[in-house]
Amino acid sequence: MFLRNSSRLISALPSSTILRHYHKNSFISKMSSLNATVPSAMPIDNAANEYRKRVLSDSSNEPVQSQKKGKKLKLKKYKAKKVDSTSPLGVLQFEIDELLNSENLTRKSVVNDISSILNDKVKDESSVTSKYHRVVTDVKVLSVSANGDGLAIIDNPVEDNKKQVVIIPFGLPGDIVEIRVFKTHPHYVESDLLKVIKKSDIRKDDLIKCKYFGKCSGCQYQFLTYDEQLIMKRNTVANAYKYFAPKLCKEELIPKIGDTIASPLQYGYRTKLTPHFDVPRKVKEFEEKPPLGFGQKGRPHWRTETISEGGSASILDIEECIIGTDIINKGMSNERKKFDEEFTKYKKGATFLLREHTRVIDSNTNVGKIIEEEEASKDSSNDNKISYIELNDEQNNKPLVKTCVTNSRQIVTEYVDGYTFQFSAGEFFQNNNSILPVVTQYVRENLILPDVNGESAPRYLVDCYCGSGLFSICSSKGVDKVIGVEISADSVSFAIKNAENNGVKNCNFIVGKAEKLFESIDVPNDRTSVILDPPRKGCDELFLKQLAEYNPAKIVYISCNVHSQARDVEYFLKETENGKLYKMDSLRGFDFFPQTHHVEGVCVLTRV
Ligand SMILES: C[S@@+](CC[C@H](N)C(=O)[O-])C[C@H]1O[C@@H](n2cnc3c(N)ncnc32)[C@H](O)[C@@H]1O
Repeated sequence: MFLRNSSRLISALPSSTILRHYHKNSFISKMSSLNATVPSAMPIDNAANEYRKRVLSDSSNEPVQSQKKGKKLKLKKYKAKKVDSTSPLGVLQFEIDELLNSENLTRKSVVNDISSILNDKVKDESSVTSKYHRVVTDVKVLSVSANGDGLAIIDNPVEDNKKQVVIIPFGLPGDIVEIRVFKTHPHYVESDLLKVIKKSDIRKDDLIKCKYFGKCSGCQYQFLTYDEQLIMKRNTVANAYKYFAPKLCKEELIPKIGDTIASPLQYGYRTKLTPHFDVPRKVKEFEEKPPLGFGQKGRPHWRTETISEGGSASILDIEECIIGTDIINKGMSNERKKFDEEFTKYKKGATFLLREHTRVIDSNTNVGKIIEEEEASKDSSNDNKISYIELNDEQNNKPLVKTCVTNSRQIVTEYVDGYTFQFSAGEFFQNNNSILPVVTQYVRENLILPDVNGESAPRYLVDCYCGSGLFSICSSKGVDKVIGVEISADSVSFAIKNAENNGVKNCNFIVGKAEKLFESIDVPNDRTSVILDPPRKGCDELFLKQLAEYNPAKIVYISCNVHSQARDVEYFLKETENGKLYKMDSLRGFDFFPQTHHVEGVCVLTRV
């Protein structure tokens, strides 16, 4: 989260009092404390006493009878759920603290009386809940979270001299807005954006392309210029290291964060979408078709002209997703037609897989025949026609045919950087094909080890969390041997086939947890570079310790969660014996998901 005016000033990251505070509380210093608990409302007992007094003095209330019968009033207690500190909720707590610090406030000054709300039985306007959950106007948005939500401070409606932190989806720093607060948590409240009274300088509503924008949980940034989106993402990277790598920040070990690398396509890029529907618990049989699409983000009113689009249920009925590729949208339209006829057969909610499948064909290939064969090989429950699009691959001047696959076991193909990749549609593969050549080239260039005494020496590569071999294969030229390790046996079987199909002979792949690598590694550390591309939760401590012991010459760490990446990098550099021998060469974001808040962090470490 950042204050807009300071957003362009990031070079070396500052250490701040708030960072020291986190450190003191061992948020960061111990890997074992990574499962931070969102602090519960501190005054729960006071509030409970207040509540007791209030309800027991009101003769119209049920609890009074309990008292008459001598029964002790039992109050519901708030139980904070454990959250991973690098998850969106965990990060929010850091962002809230930073905002409070900048406004000279403390957590105590924004604590909400959760107990009163939990135990509120009165249903009219005098209820404490209705005091909390109200419309507030003239709210100035102060900052934006890594999740793309605006943050602001408003007055506490029940306790004088206290404030509240409010989350405002689709609020931008500098906006003056009207909101409806609808949910209360110990240290913040959630709201819907009702009206933008005065627009922030960066708000460009005329850029919005999608009628569901502002309601759908998929995109957060369509109203920003693309340059502004890239700046936002750079700030997310900066803040991630500020929150999760405070020692590195304090010792100024983090290089100037590079500009975020743009995606060549800013719309129509997503090669995978997963629309879903819910079956409400009490419904035994559908009377009408449930909405099929993506989650709704609150109940906003600020886009009056499109407010009814997609309906008002928690899942929006979405016909087209503007960030999806053309063929994915065709597939979505097919699945929706099928769902029109078949929704009564479902007893519970389901998610539909839509995955793009691309093939380069010869100019004299009969596309109709390929499609017929594909239809014949589909699973028997799926008898609708396959959609396809014919295109020309501009780079290679060859015709392409694209289809949309819905069966998670079906094999799909993607072309990246001159290589062909196949994988099961339901397994992991990156979702934005247009940026992949840019990323694979960047990774390849940053892995290169220098010659020794002016002479070329052997070079080795280890690809941890290698999936179906994307980085292994794209970086295989110019190295003597590649070892990939990956937990999914299915992905590894594709990695082996992909290497074979691309004529790549120097790759070996291991099935297992990343640390399995160290059981049999036979390449010299001094001549080995390592790629890390773990899932959102980041690397295990056990793995990082062994990586530090192995002590490779270079590491390129790619991550879809810059917060867990920052935590891991700090742990590696500061908390492991050999990690201290490394220097962070570069750090920057890659924009895999334009229009959304997501950013992929790429960090390069060199042994010094
Ligand atoms: C973000 S994906 C990266 C895949 C690959 N690098 C690519 O770009 O296609 C993370 C991969 O890590 C794998 N994975 C998850 N936990 C793992 C573990 N403990 N050890 C090894 N691989 C793991 C997942 O199956 C997934 O393929």
